[in-house]
Parts: sequence; C-alpha cells; structure tokens
Amino acid sequence: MEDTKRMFWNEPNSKSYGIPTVSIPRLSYKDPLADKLIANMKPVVLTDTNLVGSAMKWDSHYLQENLGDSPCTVYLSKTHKFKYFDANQTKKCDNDFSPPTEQIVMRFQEFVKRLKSWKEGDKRLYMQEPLNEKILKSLQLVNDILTFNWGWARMQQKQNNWGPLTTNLLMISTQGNVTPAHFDNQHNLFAQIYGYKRFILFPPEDYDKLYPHPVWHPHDRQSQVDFDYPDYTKFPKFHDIKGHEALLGPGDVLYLPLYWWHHVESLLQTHFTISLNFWYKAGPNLCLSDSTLYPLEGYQKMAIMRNVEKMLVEALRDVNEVGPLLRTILEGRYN
Ligand SMILES: CC1(C)c2ccccc2-c2ccc(C[C@@H](CC(=O)O)C(=O)C(=O)O)cc21
Ligand SMILES: [Zn+2]
Repeated sequence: MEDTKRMFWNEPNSKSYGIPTVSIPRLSYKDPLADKLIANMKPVVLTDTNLVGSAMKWDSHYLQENLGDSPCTVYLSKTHKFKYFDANQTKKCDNDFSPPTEQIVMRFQEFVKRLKSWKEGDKRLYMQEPLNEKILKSLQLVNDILTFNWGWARMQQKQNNWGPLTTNLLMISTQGNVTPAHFDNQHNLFAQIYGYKRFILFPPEDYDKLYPHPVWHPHDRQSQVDFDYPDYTKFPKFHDIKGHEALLGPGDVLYLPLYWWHHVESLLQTHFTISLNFWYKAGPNLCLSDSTLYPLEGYQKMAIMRNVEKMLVEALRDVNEVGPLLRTILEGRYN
C-alpha cells in the first residue's frame, strides 16, 4: 500500500513518534472491498456510512441543551496521556501504583463550562459516558440515536458474527489528549463526530513488540512502552514496530477489529473532539473448538496467552511466581 500522507499529517501537532506507518484504506461503505476487510478483521475507514448522521449536529451547545443536568464521568490528567487503569486491580501492585488519571463525576453543563475555559497548562479533560437511559432524558437526543444507520450496523454485526452491542461510548476530549496504545476485547465501529482524531493501529500479533502489562496489573491491556520516550533497553522489539495510520474527521467511521492495538490522539485543529464508539462483544469463534481453522490467527494466540497467564496467577496465587515458573518451562527447553 503506497504510504499516502494526507495533508493534515504535516501539521505540527501530530507527532510522528518515528514509527513507520502505512495508511489504513479509506473506502465507501458500498465498496465490496470494505466488507471483505471487515470480514477478515482488518481495519478500514468508511467515509459515507451516515452511521451517526443525526449526531453531526451535536455541538457543545446542542449537547448542553439536551444533557445539561445529567451527571457524566470525566477523567482528569496532568499530562496529555490518558492511560486507562482498572482501579479494582491496584491492590495486587503492593501499592507502588500511582493512578495517572483521576475520575470525577460532574453535571454535563459543568463539564462544558470547564471545557470551554480550558487552556494549555490546565489539567486535561476527557469526558466518557455510555449513552444509556441514565443520561438520555431528552427525546430529541433519543430521536437522534434512533435515526443512526442501525440497518448498516446490524448488517455488519450479523454478517461478521459479532456478539451483542454492549456500549455506545460518547467521548469529548480536549485537544491534544492521547489515549496510549492498548487493545480491547470487543469489535469497535468508531464514529468521529467533531474535530479530528489520529489513530495508529498495530495487529494483535505485535503483542511481542508492544510489551503489554501483566494481565493482573491495573494497566492490563495497555502497552508498557511510552511512545514519547521508548525504553529500547527494556523493550528492544519495539524498535521493529510498524503501524497502520488513519486520520478520522467528522462523519468518518473506523472499523477497529477485536484485539487490534490502537494509539489515539485528538488533533489541535479544534479546541475539543467528539466521538462515539459502538463496542460489540466478540462472536463465538473466539473459543477454540473442533471447527477452529489452523494455523491460528494472531488474536486467537493472544487470547491463549492471556488465558495461560490468568490460569497461572490463579494457580500460584503469588504474581511474583509467574515469571520464574514460565522461565523454568522455557529455558533450555523451548528456546
Ligand atoms: C483509555 C480511555 C481514556 C479510558 C480511561 C478509563 C476508562 C475508559 C477509557 C476509555 C474508553 C474508550 C476510549 C476511546 C477510544 C480512544 C480514544 O478515542 O481516545 C478507544 O480506545 C476505543 O474506542 O476503544 C478511551 C478510553
Ligand atoms: Zn480502545
């Protein structure tokens, strides 16, 4: 794939991280290649799905009108990074874990006020709230959601054997925020509503180059590598990483396959960005059965590795015994 840089990428705000990338294909949803890529769990940007057409009018004023006094979850960070952590797993870290972000709940109108007055140097804000009955009080908003292109989304879900839709996460991020590289165990139709987001994706098999935190760690599923200052001594294979890049603008939808790594940043073209994702559970083909085709795919091997790690933590109880036991299996026998 010719590495076509789009005009935005020379903007000063999108750092290159020195990672070589190829462009993720941008296709019309009518293009048969689009469905082929999705069926093969390959990322693709669809430019004309109209998936969230009725949300294109969702600016801060409109959302304030319709979400005003609803409580919403906002993450705060002193840096530009918003690295997810599972607060329930911090106890296994014998308290040397310091949360990189804090989570607060505030009324949506309060969030909009802080968003508008935000300036460089202030704590960065990242509002994330699942669209559900808790915040959907206005009929106008409910009507907008009802007029999403559910026909197309349901068709994709069915023909690709995805599981049920679990979440529509509404995200509003101050400009320049970065969600560091991580993977999710759900398929994702990621719709960009306002502003621009840059995605750098890596296939599941790049597990060995991205050095995820241990499964019991609060940062489970997140890469240990700091893209701004990679530690090539600790993470030598990161040197060989190659990315798949996409720039998402209003109306674009990125199909982000299950287990694909993604690093996401809100570009500086606008003061904030608005996105909405559609997370679908993995289909039945994640469990190995006698109908499993071999050789296994990267994402299937990833699931196996995670299960082995979880089983060992469970069996050994002490997370510090997992490494030595795996080394005993490996050294002089499998390497
Ligand atoms: C990492 C972060 C900030 C977070 C912290 C604490 C709890 C949840 C989450 C959470 C959930 C979704 C995203 C959106 C998106 C990345 C992006 O658009 O920034 C993404 O990764 C996806 O759609 O899969 C980002 C986050
Ligand atoms: Zn994600």
